[in-house]
Amino acid sequence: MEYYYYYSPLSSLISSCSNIITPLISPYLLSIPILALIIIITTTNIINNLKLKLPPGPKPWPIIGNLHQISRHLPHQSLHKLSQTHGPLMLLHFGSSPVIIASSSLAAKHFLKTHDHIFASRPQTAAGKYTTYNYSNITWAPYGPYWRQGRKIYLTHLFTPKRLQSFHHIRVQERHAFLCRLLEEGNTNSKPVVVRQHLCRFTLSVISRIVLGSREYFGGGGEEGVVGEEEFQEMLDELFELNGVVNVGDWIPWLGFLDLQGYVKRMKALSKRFDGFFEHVFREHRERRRRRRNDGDCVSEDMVDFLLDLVDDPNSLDVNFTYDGVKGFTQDLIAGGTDTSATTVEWAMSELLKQPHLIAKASEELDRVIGRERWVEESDIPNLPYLDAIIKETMRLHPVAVFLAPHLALQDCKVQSYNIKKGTAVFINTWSIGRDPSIWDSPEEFIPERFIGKEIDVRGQSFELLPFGSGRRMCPGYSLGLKMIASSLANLLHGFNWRLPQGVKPQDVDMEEVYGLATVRKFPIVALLEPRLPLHLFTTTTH
Ligand code: HEM
Repeated sequence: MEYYYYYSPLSSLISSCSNIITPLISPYLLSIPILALIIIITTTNIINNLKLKLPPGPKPWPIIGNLHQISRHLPHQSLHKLSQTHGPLMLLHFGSSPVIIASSSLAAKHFLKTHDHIFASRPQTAAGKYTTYNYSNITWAPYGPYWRQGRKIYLTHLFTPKRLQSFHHIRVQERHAFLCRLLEEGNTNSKPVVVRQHLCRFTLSVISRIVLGSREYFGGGGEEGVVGEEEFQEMLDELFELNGVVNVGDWIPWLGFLDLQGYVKRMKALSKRFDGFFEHVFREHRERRRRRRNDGDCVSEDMVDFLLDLVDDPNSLDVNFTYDGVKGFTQDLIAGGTDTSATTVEWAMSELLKQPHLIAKASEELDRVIGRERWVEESDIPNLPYLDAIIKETMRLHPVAVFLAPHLALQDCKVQSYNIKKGTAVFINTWSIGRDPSIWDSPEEFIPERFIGKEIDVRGQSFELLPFGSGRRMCPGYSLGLKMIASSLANLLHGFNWRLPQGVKPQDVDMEEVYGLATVRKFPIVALLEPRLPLHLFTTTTH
């Protein structure tokens, strides 16, 4: 049996017209005839979309969406509000594409566990096409042999505990340099420091040494493909923004060629910049590898070396792997590992600075377990339950990915009595799940104690807390991410006393977000610091 549901046709028509037209107003649309044509075509499309086929289910699907409604600057918050009225499973239509928004832990469990094999693909978007070498990375690759092979490379070669341990000295050295830089800037000038700047430099240094073998690639200068650190950070920010945007052409394909919001143009320009950078990195790697081979040394040193070895030996793999694949993977590794960890630690520091008694509690734990004569090591982390609770609470209230990367139904499927069609995109709203009052007491408040003595984990087994997702597409870099977050946050709290700048009250700290693939603070947190540990610890070089 088929149900038909008409969603307030007249008001919807009027509002949808204005809603869809508004984002079209861009510098590219100054031509009145084109605008008129678009209005006619758009109106026709809306009329067609008014009559929507509903799948049989216990109650009519709340079909509420249009593209503009969710493309406002904070879609996770708008959709959170809508889900409070319409329920945790909503079917929307972005243009002609069906999209499901799942806002409860139960719904997340259905998509990521019970029916994981069906929802394991990704929608094809302009971001995947233009910024990741035509879906050659892992994040945007559709489910299939190429993705499976890539995932295996990640899990069995790049992220094994042994491999991660072999990079331990890099994390220690870069963390020490990061803490010394903070002291130098904050203590010498007695001025507030912009915590994010330091965190991003730290995470980029670690990841670039692990993946590229060196941080010298960010030396700047005139050589082709060489970029400065700030420029590279800006490229990463642009990558995150463009991978998170609601691009009209993705959902209304026949409007794609117009690139009404100008995103595709930006994606192509960004891709060119990354490509120049990777070409430079690969040139240097090839040259170094040639020299090493001449010396009879065949050991790959960093992740790029390892990936280039795979391209050079096609028999080692079942599915064709090209230089574009190496570029896509390298980009995945750098982007996945930098902003994500830095953003989480910045949110944690922001929440803690608003409640200094929580900093005191964390410091008390650090003094008791570590003492004041040394830094916190990664091996200490399991002995710091309050620190662990702070990290979980931060990930609950401020998940970096407020929506998991979109999933796509590979075939028709029934979820919680609703029929879902093949090709439907699924967005899991982790931001909303983290604020669900049926799971969390006082959900808007930052209370790390709620996790003490609880079994809730962040590694994809507890569906009420999914900062890394779960199932087949779960983040493969989670253990590296957790190591960087825990050890940097622990040492920020252990190494320094922190307070807000003069005259700034806790209630003045603005917690506004900027939506993107990683949802960051609108205003970077700034704070005053002074050393808590003896000064010689800031100078002694580490192993
Ligand atoms: C705080 C740190 C991190 C967070 C919060 C995070 C979060 C996520 C999330 C939410 C997803 C999507 C899961 C889904 O689609 O269901 C994801 C996927 C991914 N992450 Fe991470 N991540 C982090 C660190 C890292 C690191 C360090 C790397 C690599 C160096 C990495 C590489 C990736 C890749 C390649 C994917 C795509 C997986 C796939 O589609 O199969 N991430 N991450």
